[in-house]
Amino acid sequence: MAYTQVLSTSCMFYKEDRVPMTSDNSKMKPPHVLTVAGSDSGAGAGIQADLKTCAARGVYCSTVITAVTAQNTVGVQVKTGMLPSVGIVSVLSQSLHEFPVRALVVDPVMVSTSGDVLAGPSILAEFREELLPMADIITPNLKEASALLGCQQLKTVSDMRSAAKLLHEMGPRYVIVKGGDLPDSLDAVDVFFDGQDFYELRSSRIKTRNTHGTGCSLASCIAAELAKGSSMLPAVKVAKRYVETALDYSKDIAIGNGTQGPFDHIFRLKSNGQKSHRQVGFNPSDLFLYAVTDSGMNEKWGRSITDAVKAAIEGGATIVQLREKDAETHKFLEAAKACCEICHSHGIPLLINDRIDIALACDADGVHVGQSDMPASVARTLLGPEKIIGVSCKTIEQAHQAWIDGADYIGCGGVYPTNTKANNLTVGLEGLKTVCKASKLPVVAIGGINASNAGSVMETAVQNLKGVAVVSALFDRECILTETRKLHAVLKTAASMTLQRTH
Ligand SMILES: Cc1ncc(COP(=O)(O)OP(=O)(O)O)c(N)n1
Ligand SMILES: Cc1ncsc1CCOP(=O)(O)O
Ligand SMILES: [Mg+2]
Repeated sequence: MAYTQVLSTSCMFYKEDRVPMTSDNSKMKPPHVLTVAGSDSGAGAGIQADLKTCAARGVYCSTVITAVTAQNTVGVQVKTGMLPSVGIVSVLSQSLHEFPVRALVVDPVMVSTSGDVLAGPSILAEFREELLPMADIITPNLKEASALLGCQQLKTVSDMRSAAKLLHEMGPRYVIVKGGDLPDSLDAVDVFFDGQDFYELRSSRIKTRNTHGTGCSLASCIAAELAKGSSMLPAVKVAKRYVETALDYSKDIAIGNGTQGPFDHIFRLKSNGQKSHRQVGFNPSDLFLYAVTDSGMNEKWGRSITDAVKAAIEGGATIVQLREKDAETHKFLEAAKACCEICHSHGIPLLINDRIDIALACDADGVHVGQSDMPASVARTLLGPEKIIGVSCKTIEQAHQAWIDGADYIGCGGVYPTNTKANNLTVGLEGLKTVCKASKLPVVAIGGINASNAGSVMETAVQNLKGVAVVSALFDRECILTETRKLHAVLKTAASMTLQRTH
């Protein structure tokens, strides 16, 4: 059995099987995480945080409890330890050798955000020698990083960079040193190191007492995203954004009396429950069959945007973008609102091309912007951390910038010549592959793609390529439903062939 696994001193996760690249949910095993963690009676951290985080991220979580703690919002009063003995760390390490796993996240829980020491120095050596070399990523906070390194307190971003590099030398493939406790910092800055490059991941510092369990939740969310098929950098960015949004949502709730309280992990399910069946947030597999509307084509065939969108969804579209270049604003907004309802009732995300104002006004799931549209960084500020942002990229540099700007995916093309977008440079399959390989974000291919060539695009099986975006092959046709079904079948065949080849 293939597993994705995440481990911290208090958590280990496994996922059974990689999620196949298909939109046919009935045949999918849900992504699965197993956490090996301590129980927090206050229910803000540990096993309880992991369960809630995974639930909020749409991932099934099962549990092994390594320690029972009695805590409340004033502090950890009695504790038996997270991985309370060298023996437990050693059993975990042996199990990991015996049952190799796909991904391992080690959250070296030693000092909680409330400052309580959760693991003694005796297990440090076991950590360094056994767990860290096996880890795909480790997620220490400032105190844990200095404990693992046996060094002085980390006080600056520059200290965090040095610590990340030294920790990387202990064996993990990636390191994120969390700077939430960094003094005198307006932003919450985390330093991510992949062995080559450093990235400073910044988010606004939310003023709240409700920060208990942020470390566990970040690690759980990284695990959940990995279980859904994400690669490491996007998983870390989604996790950071998830924690930031959850803190913001929960900043005023009052649970307990201490200086620190828990936050609400599953806020999404609540706001979602009232509005739609769709889980808020971005899932890269949504890019599988990306239908992009065109006002001119709808007019030509005498149909409304809403009818076009309904037909594409019925045929298997997994995400919809309204690209209504000629629409008058008032009419566009009305149509966008109606399409939002249709998409959400089917659990499909709706994005708006170019128009951030329309996306905000109809509460769409996000936007797609090109190189000459609103910069993605500004779009992110306007739309907030939860909305989906896609950016058109033809080059490695543009793809890198999109990642820095906080985009969720990139659209790369034209893969083939197209009549839909005037003067569009064709990058070809080779150009697509180059961008995909360099991208830290999931990619959707676009431009001249139809049922005859979509298989060749997907069978490149190049990393990060998640699907195809199509305009004319769906919407400049007599029957959108038939064409979408046809394309969906082609993509499914290509995906299962790729899956067979890679296993
Ligand atoms: C998924 C996707 N990829 C690329 C584009 C093109 O966006 P842009 O470069 O801004 O060009 P216009 O579509 O605005 O003409 C897209 N819309 N969707
Ligand atoms: C919007 C866009 N961006 C790059 S190519 C393209 C047009 C895609 O349309 P079609 O699928 O009809 O070729
Ligand atoms: Mg545009």
